[in-house]
Amino acid sequence: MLLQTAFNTLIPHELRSYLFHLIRKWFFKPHPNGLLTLVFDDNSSGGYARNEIYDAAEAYLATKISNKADCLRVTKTPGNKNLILSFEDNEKIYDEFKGVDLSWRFHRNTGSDPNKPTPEKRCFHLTLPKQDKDLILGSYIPFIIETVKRMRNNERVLKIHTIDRYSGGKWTNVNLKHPATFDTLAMEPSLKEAVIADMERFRCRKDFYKRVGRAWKRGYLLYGPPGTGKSSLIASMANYMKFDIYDLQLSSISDDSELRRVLLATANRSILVIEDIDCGGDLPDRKTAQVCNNPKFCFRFHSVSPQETTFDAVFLVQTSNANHNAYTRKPKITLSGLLNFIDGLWSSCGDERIIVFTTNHKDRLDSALLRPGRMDMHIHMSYCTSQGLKVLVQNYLGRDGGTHKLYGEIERLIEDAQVTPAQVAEKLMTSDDADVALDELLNFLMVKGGEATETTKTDSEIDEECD
Ligand SMILES: Nc1ncnc2c1ncn2[C@@H]1O[C@H](COP(=O)(O)OP(=O)(O)OP(=O)(O)O)[C@@H](O)[C@H]1O
Ligand SMILES: [Mg+2]
Repeated sequence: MLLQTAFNTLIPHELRSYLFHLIRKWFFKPHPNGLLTLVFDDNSSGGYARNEIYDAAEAYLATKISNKADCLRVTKTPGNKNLILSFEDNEKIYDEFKGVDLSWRFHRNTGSDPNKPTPEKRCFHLTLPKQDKDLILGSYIPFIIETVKRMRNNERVLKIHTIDRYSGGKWTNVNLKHPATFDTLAMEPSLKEAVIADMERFRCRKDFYKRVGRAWKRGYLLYGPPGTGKSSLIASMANYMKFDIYDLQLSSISDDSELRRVLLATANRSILVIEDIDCGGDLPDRKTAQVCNNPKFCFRFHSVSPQETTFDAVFLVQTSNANHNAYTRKPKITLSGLLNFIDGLWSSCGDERIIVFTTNHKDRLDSALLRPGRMDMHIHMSYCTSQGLKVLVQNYLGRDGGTHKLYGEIERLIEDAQVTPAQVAEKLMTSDDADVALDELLNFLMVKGGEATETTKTDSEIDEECD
């Protein structure tokens, strides 16, 4: 006992470990069955979906970086307090699980030809004694996934992902620091409560969706004139649910297979947003050049035979700057490709997904998009109401408007004037002085109210505003 105490006191911990390591190495054959290497690529299924284990390993191993590391990448994103450390090619990281020594190695492959940039491939190699394979796959890997889940929940920084053509059509992301919340949103209180209740119900219904045989996803269609808060509502939903946003620009997708690839690469607990999904309306002839109010894309519905109806989408490319209407067609994604993802077989690839479409013209949407069960909730974002006004005055002037002498008159005019919350917000921002800001808003409403009584807005005027 004396010797042991002396040994422990006199020999430093590091030296003791090293001595034990040497003894083990010389007297015991460490891995009687040899070593096994497991490879975790950043993408699984041939590049379709993210590899959850790779993502988890990346976050987990970042906490295991030792002082012996030779080369590390250091990044810091705005809004993130901590530095993010990641690995450089060939970096080794050691870990230990239930007495088993494990070694990880990071590999990055950017292709050998600098003139031919290929999408970067990254992977981790995990080397372990063969006899511990079951322990590592059955306990260690789930332990890493759970640990990372806990870490992320504790310090969740929301991200907004978008497709960057320069990164090989892969999603890239930045932190989402949108300040919109349901509290700051000017919206009818009953509608607001209904949306929140719907999302809450969705969140806790994992078993319900399984029982009734449906994919665990929810679709929302937001429609209304520009500036009524559709994008703000999406940000509020993301902040409320703590879900990342995947902002998909359909115009950046070349065909259905690319659409499938990018949609499969979205993570669970996320909101997929497709903004301005307006229909171009029925177009008579597929071969002729098309004109569409939305120059990005347009869905068209055409009958192959009386029994069969198909949908397709055309991408409209402006051919000359001089002629705004001259668009040529180029095959793009099909509506069925998109709908299959929302509702069809592909929809089961993922859990806890929210899909949001927005449009300024609900009437232009194809009936296939509107049919029951596809978009679970249709949310009309309307012009500013007196309830909305109350929220905006509180947001922008930091006071209850009801106590101001001009408020009654403003409240009386607000609904008839048909102004958007964005317009009201703009007037309220003209001054920090409530007298000046409310006076500005009142004058604006009187002018608008006058216009509104002279002419009710025609469709083409609304189109003009939207475009
Ligand atoms: N309902 C609202 N509540 C609070 N603020 C709003 C609301 N609607 C609009 N705003 C303000 O107006 C700005 C524009 O709103 P937003 O982008 O959400 O409108 P939108 O309906 O998405 O418009 P678009 O159809 O042009 O995309 C927001 O940044 C916000 O400040
Ligand atoms: Mg918007």
